[in-house]
Amino acid sequence: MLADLPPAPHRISTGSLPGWDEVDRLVIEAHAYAKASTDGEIATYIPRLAAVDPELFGVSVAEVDGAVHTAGDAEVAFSIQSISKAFVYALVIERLGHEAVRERVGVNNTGLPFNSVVAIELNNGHPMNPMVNAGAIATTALVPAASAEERWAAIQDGLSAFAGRRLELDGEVYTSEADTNQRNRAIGTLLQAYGRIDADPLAAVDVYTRQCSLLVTAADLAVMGATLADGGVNPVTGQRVVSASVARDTLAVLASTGLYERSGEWLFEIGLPGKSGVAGGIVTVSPGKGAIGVFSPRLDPAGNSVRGQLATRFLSQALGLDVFASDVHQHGPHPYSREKGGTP
Ligand SMILES: NC(=O)CC[C@H](N)C(=O)O
Repeated sequence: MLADLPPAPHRISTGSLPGWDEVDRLVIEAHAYAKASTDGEIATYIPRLAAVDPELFGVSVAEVDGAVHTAGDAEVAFSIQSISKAFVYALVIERLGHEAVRERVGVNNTGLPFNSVVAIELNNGHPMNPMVNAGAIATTALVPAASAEERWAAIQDGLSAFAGRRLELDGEVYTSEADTNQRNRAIGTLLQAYGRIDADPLAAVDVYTRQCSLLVTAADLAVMGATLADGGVNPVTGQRVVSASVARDTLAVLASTGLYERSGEWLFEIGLPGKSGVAGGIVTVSPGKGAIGVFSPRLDPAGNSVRGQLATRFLSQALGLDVFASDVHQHGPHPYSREKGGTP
């Protein structure tokens, strides 16, 4: 097992974005490019979400030096929904550590929709990963607190620190989901039946529902993501929110699970860790460089914003962010290269 070996030394690679003007121009261009699409459907299973204007569309990029670029409706608030899972997960690893959370919640993709009960049954009650509802409810229940109210306060404070401003609850979205979330309550209770959750599962589902109802903008998402890109320090406020290793762990999980059963397709097209939510937000992180926040309510069948994906793909390519892309090394062979014998 990987965990049985002592940690090996590692180096953190760096790189930089194009200049401010170029990033600004490309954010506006990405917005114009993706606006042409009217594909997808807004989420209606949470009744309040069905009332949103489907044309809303905002794009933002936040850089690790604190610069924030915006286009369109980047300052319009919407509920964070599943994107909260990424940041609550980071807060929990920060408190409990890499190993404990890996074991309790898991890091492997289920290949099934975010609210799947079958995935829990197929895996002997293991929630599998923190980006599906089962794993997210289990993660929320792990936030160290003496009561559900204290747990909620820790989450609201923690997510606000990622955003660099106080995030408030959308009471209507919360009530609308709380009245209709029988499925999430069933998931919480099923986890309890499997002994995978210690806290009161229905109280944990309630805190989870509140965290999903926090209001953010596309610009907030960009700053929250840029905090994960910046070794855990919010580049706008300068506040350390989580450690660099926690930021790294969170991004590794997002890379394989952030867009549910379409996570493979996302990584193939965009080449970056990201997390989507059913209100239409997506955050995408480029480690060491910055993050993209997008908002547009029309979704693909897995629940991911269609325009959001298009704008993010545009920016990943135009800003050179894809972590799998490389170019030929420009400086001729290394003096110890294989042709020269491979040794000094
Ligand atoms: N995919 C999502 O954004 C889902 C979040 C939503 N609150 C739910 O639990 O159903």
